Amino acid sequence: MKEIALHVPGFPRIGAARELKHALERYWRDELSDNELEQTAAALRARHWAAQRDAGLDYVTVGDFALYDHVANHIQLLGCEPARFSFGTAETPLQRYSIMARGRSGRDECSCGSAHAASPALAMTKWFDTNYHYLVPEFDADTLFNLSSERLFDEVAEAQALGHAVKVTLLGPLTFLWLGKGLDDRLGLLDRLLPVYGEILARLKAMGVAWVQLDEPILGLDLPAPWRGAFENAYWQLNQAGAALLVATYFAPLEENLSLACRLPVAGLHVDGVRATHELVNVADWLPAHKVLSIGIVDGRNIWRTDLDLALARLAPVLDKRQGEVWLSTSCSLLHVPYSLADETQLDAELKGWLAFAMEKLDELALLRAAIATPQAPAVQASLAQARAALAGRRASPRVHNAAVAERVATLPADADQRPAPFAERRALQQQRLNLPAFPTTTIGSFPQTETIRTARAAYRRGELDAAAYTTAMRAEIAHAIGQQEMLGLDVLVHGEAERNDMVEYFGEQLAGFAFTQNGWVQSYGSRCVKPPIIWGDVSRPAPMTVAWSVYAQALTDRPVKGMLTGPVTILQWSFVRDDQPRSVTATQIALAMRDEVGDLEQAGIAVIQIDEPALREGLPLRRARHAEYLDWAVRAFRITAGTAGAATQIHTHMCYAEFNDILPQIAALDADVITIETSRSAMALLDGFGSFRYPNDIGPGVYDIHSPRVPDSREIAALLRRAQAVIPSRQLWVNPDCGLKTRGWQETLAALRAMVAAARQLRLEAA
Ligand SMILES: CN1c2c(nc(N)[nH]c2=O)NC[C@@H]1CNc1ccc(C(=O)N[C@@H](CCC(=O)N[C@@H](CCC(=O)N[C@@H](CCC(=O)O)C(=O)O)C(=O)O)C(=O)O)cc1
Ligand SMILES: N[C@@H](CCS)C(=O)O
Ligand SMILES: [Zn+2]
Repeated sequence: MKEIALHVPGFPRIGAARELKHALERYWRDELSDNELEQTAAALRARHWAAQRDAGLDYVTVGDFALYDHVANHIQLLGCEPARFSFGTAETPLQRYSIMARGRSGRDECSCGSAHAASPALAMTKWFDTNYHYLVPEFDADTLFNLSSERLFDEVAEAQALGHAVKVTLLGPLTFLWLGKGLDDRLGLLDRLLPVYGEILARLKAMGVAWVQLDEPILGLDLPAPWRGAFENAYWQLNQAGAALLVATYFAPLEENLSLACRLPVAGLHVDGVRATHELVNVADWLPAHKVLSIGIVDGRNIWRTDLDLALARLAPVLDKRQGEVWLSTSCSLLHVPYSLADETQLDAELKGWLAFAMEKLDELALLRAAIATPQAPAVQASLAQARAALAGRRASPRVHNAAVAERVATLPADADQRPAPFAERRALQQQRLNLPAFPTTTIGSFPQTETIRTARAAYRRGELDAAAYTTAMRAEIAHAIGQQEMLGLDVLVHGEAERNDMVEYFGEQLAGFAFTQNGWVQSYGSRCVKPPIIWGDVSRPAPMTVAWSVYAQALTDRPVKGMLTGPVTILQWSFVRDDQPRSVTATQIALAMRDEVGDLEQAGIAVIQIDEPALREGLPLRRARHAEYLDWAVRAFRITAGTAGAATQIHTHMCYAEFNDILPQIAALDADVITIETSRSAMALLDGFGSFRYPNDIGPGVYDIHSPRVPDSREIAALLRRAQAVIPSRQLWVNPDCGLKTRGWQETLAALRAMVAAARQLRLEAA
């Protein structure tokens, strides 16, 4: 072994030109065969492995690729596809995988010739504190595990045939069980699961795989004692199976789990050297000398160029303790950053010099190793000098600071986060103004982002459509959306967000202090990607951003049209953020910019304004001890944004994709007049928490899953609403989908909304 080996916990899978996205979507439209999809996937893997080898990494990582989601891959590998899908022998593994990810409509005829019952997709939720969503494994007391997929072994063979030294990555058994749902005693399944892991490890060893990385990010959480207690024995069993095991932790410090992680009977430990820098020396002390220590010293969660001098200084005592033998890596999988800066032709040159995407991070690893091994080499010196100059430029850049913004934050009145009246008074004034029926119906904001809309925007971007023609095209879409909503009989309308490429990027493009990329795509779920903007400087709002669109939409109808904004915490969370000031300060700056937008919408006569905060929960630090501090500033940022609204203006907020029950007091403290939440994939289970907490304001539990093409019927929706009524007083209930409809087509959207409005009418009749 070399003294310093290089690897990454995982690599982006979507492709430099989002080849996987395009292939998957063609496959779902039946334009691509199974074989063609698999060929695209294999070509991507080959390219990604070559990139790792060419950058000088000692191992390429196999097992990080997935056609939809890596947790879903494990569900198939471990043979625990939920029984509710009633899979038969006629479906191929790929068909079963697609059905688990996207659901099955009751009307679908399967290739076995019979019509199956409708099966909603697996639930999807946030991967720790990231904007990546995984498919949630479902367990029950009868769940059994079997080695049931050849995919991983085929991929290993593929990489070996290309001549690569392979390190396989798998989710560790404890993290896999932890991430699932349906059974409280998931730990009770461990004894059934471990033999299957044993079989996999033995197969990998027989194939000549030297290292298997088992990801156990739950070691960075506050784990219940039985879970902590299960690690040692589980890994003792797995360690007998064959290939050398590297347990990987990331996203958080290990804290009380540090000695446990170091003691595990495995060959190596990977730690997050960015979020847990302060633990590095401790880990180096505790980890027995014969074990490999892999240090994730390059940030896998952000896009700033690494401060190599600082990284080297942090590594120095560790290298000292480990006699120069460590592995260097990124803190976590590079899944969470864009592929490469190479295609960013329009980024400001100075700013571009401050950044490193996945490909550049591979080079940073190679440079760090060279800087340790041959510090005096002229090429190393030159590269370090160039990196230093870019960083020094960033630190000294006057562009980053805006004195007016700093002054506004510093002199913000203490009551800037207070609405002018308590909820009960506001509710009465708003009802007087809006005159809404019981169980008011609304949607979450976006309507289908059709090919026509995307083509018009692409033409506008390329300069083939001028601003006036683009505005006309988007207004036509807005008019269409308003017309359809009136026809459906919805009560509170939306303009449909046709003009927005994305709910965060759209604002990032208009706010000062933000940059946006041409190709900085990051997978969000399945084939869906986002292009997080980059916050590099103090944030301000040069001009109104949404007012003209909302005013246009409101002029088309007598019904209220919701102004639609993204909240400060979500803009912060779904952007790449500054690392040179606390997140709380950046959040307050964004809040002030969005507050100005709320004020302008209100001035323009918009009576209902929604401030989306789907990422509020996701931003929660992984460790409970840090929750209060985060929630304090995050809630205040929302309240500053909303605080300018008069009592008769109805403020909505919206949240999705997360468990909210642990932050209910803080959600209530947002004091939004109405909150709409995603609940349908969990069959309203999420709502129970709101009920027992006696959530004080109005609430719209999502009544159908917008991620699935399956159209619900009105009886199903009415049944969900009755479940909601059992825990929330009827007068507080709104009726809406789980989330925005931008990923759906118009036909299915109209059918689903028709069913939703019919269900609301049914409930009104029942209540009369
Ligand atoms: C609500 N969600 C969001 C999250 N994070 C965000 N930042 N934004 C979100 O909305 N996190 C949680 C969830 C995740 N859900 C989704 C849902 C849907 C998408 C999605 O649809 N993504 C699109 C990309 C959106 C976009 O930027 N569209 C651009 C078009 C970009 C494009 O593909 N251009 C083409 C050229 C097109 C042409 O020539 O016709 C190109 O550049 O090649 C736009 O509308 O202008 C997706 O397709 O994946 C994401 C997260
Ligand atoms: N208003 C947004 C919220 C998504 S979380 C939408 O409807 O797409
Ligand atoms: Zn949502």
